[in-house]
Amino acid sequence: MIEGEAQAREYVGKFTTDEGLARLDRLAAALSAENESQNLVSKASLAQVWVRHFADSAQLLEHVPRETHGPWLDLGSGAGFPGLVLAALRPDTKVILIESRKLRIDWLSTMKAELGLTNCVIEGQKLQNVEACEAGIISARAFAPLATLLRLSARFSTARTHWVLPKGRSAAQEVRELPKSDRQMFHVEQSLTDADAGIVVGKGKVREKA
Ligand SMILES: C[S@@+](CC[C@H](N)C(=O)[O-])C[C@H]1O[C@@H](n2cnc3c(N)ncnc32)[C@H](O)[C@@H]1O
Repeated sequence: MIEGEAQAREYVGKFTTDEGLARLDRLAAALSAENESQNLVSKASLAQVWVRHFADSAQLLEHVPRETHGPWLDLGSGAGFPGLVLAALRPDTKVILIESRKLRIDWLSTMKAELGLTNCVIEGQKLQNVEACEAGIISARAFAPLATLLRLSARFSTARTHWVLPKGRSAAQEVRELPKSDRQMFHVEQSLTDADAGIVVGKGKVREKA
């Protein structure tokens, strides 16, 4: 388990260079300033930004291959977790952040420019209105109940799509409640940042109707 800010920063460092870590330091400072005017993340989590947001996002890289077929889609990116962090850690992967709220779209656009993330695309609209594409990876943290999330994003999935869905304490229960055809595609991995949390991991095409 990753405990403490220093350990979390060291863990994230496994996936990037000193320059990448410096980018995330800039993101941490900007997040703290922006959180004064919009509620991007809980105030308590700012004191543990490396554990709660950066390492929590980076750990998804443990569950996906280096090469994927198609872009990484992050649904309901909010303040940029996990999508913005992953775009910073994988400059060679196209990462599409889908977010519908205006202030958050503005924040993501500003940070994309400030961090120089040319691999990052911001789809500032509801997921339901985003033009379908074949995703290599789909992630979503605190976006929607698992069954709803799968139905809403099914049209972006193919047999080669990897799913990495941080789900907190409800991960195993949400997988158990899926229709059988979906259930067999997914399993739960332990989160490295929270002993009580799980990450729903899977691969394959989900049907639009259960
Ligand atoms: C609880 S927040 C989580 C944000 C971020 N993923 C995180 O874990 O910090 C959910 C986000 O999803 C966005 N959202 C909700 N429904 C959406 C939809 N249908 N299309 C796009 N974004 C949506 C909300 O605006 C919000 O920013």
